[in-house]
Amino acid sequence: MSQDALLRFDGRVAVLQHVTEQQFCDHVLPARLPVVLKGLDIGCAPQQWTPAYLRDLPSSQATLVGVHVSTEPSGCLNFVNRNFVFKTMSLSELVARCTGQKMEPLIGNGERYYLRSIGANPRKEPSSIEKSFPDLARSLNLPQLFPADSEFSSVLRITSPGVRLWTHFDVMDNFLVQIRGTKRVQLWSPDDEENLYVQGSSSEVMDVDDPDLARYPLFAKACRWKCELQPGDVLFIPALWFHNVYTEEFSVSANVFWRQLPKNMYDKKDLYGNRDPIPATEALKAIDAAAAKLLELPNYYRQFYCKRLQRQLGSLVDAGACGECGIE
Ligand SMILES: O=C(O)CCC(=O)C(=O)O
Ligand SMILES: [Fe+2]
Repeated sequence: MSQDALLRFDGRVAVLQHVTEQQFCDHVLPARLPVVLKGLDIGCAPQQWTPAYLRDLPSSQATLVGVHVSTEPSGCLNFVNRNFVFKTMSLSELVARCTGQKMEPLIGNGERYYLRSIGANPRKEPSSIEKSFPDLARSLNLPQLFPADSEFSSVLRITSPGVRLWTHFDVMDNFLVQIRGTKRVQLWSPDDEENLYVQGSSSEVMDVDDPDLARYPLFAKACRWKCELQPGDVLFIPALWFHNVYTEEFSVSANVFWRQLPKNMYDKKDLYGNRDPIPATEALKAIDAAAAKLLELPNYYRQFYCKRLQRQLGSLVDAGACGECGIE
């Protein structure tokens, strides 16, 4: 397998069949590019987890889940403006609602639902499919292409048709495993951070298919990568890659986050895998302090020292990492 094949950018995420752990570690991981992996053994979940199976499983009636509920007509869940509320319901009810079973609305007409599972003890531990959904975990093999002790969390995601999850990045490497339904994923490299109007870990640009370029002109410069996930497909999303996910139909996915950095570099309070690593948090704080100090100087001196600081930081950036892709 050649790393060049992964690096050639044509707007489509590369697809690889039957990748072994060795190949993944030697070729895919170091390239830090998203890849769709096909032909991995993810268990019998794609065949078994029909809506009826998920809805009627006795444990689904007993398992409560916190669900994003939104009546946003476009279906775009928006973390910046929070156009959703959380409601608790059984897993059975969620599946029934997501698959169009007639039920009383919870907040209004045209509701859509999105489950992102959280820890059994949601303030203390990250999500674990094995702990919270043991019956389901038995028929799902999450890809073990990384050292077992670097696993951080596993997340169950259930979505009603027409939901779009806002563009965001996570700070852990990730396998997004598609189990039922098709998902359309768009991705942007960390090099495009400056073009994505990022607040925290989310982009302010909501409608990525018809962006408001008068408000977000730099978005036009960002290189977009695309892929479609079918049941059984696994998308490798490297840490810091922005992703936006659309589901046209009822969808069930799972994902597993794992650590690339030493454990002590991650924020201990991070249960979602999206807080900045500690050295980055400290560096950002130091920059805030540096900016406050430079403001003490009159403009003439400030300009001079700001440029020096800029150059110092710029010299840390690998000159070969970015580059024009010429697409979109
Ligand atoms: O598939 C989705 O709904 C979102 C996936 C995602 O954000 C992730 O796996 O980090
Ligand atoms: Fe994510």
